[in-house]
Amino acid sequence: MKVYKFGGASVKDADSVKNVAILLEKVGCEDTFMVVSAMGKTTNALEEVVQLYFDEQDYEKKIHEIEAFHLEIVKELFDDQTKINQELKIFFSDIVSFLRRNKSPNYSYVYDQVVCNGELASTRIISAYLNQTGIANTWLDVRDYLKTDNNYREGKVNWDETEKNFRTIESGKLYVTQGFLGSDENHFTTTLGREGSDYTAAIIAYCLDAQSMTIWKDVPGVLNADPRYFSDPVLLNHISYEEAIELAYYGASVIHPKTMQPLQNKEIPFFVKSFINPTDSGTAIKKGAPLEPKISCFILKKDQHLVRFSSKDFSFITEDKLSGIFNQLYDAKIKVNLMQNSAISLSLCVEDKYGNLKELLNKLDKMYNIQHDEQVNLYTIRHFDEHSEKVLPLERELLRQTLKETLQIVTKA
Ligand SMILES: Nc1ncnc2c1ncn2[C@@H]1O[C@H](COP(=O)(O)OP(=O)(O)O)[C@@H](O)[C@H]1O
Ligand SMILES: N[C@@H](CC(=O)OP(=O)(O)O)C(=O)O
Repeated sequence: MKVYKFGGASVKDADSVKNVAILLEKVGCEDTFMVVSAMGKTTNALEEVVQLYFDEQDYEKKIHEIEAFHLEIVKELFDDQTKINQELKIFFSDIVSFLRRNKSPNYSYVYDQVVCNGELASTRIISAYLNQTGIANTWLDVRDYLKTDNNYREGKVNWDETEKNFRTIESGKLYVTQGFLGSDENHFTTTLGREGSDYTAAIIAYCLDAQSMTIWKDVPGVLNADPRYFSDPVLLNHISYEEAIELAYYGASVIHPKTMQPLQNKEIPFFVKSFINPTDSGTAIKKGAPLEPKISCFILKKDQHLVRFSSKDFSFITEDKLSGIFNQLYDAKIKVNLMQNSAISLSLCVEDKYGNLKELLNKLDKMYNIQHDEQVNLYTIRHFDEHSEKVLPLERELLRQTLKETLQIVTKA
């Protein structure tokens, strides 16, 4: 079986959905598992609903806007919209009734029960549209198959259960299912972390022993730099699993960092291709040389924080202090993207995804002198040489670190 993943950009409006059908006709879709994300920026909009709900503001209006966005797409896609409209109305009225009767103060639990509707709605529309155009397919609720623990917003996969469930899938057909979602042992919805649909596709590819996995993107493949921030990026034809893990880890957001591990474990070839030119070769990620062509790769992570802890009494920052700081960062789910330490100081470049860094620094302020630079950029160059650094706009350099093949520089944005 093959696994295809279509992200939000590839299904952002009616024309994009029509393009998915054309793409499937071109490249073939028998014996295929399709994993689809929410349409366009729907997940962000549903996140706003959750925030409005917890802020006790008018969340219903926002839900109606999201519903209207989907109904507008449906209007352009279907000759007879009655059935699909009814299904969508149920999804969206279910969110309203869930929030009205919810008593749980657990933000992450509520988040998952609400945000999942983006993927549920998109896959309903796409599955029905493909059937209408003669591409027969079966819609599956991925939550019946992909099992996780109850760590809402960052569900950890129960591999044994998940693999057992996917083994019941009959081969030969085309299936359409949701990325990003799973369910816990009580069948409450969980999500795998933002942008987790690539990871879903990899989990499914692993469980089905897929022959390959392809993610369809708005770029020709993996480039040596993010085209939003760097000019004239070059297409990478081949990347090894190890190199792809490194690139994703340092922030090449074209691939979710968790994606590679399941694929590498079973050596499943992974392709990143353009949904605009689907017959182009794109990038192949598989066993072999690290990078072809072998050139420097540039990664920019924006909105980072540079925090420098130094001891108040000139005592060393050793294992006990380091583990104290890291335990607190772990509990607050704050990701460290770079660390550098000396005898009496520790510098960290971190991402404040959940907005709780300030609270943590207030606690640590009693023990350390803390210097905090907000809104810094973290540049990473893999396979750097003496020329590659010249590409970066390094007006105010705050910190640099060189590993064997990787140069990282933090600058004031
Ligand atoms: N090295 C890179 N190569 C290609 N695209 C990159 C790279 N780094 C970042 N990107 C960005 O990733 C985007 C595609 O990923 P994403 O928006 O997450 O797709 P989707 O939502 O469809 O899964 C591209 O439009 C591009 O801006
Ligand atoms: N819709 C989810 C999951 C996802 O992976 O989406 P995308 O494939 O569009 O990045 C999100 O936006 O986080």
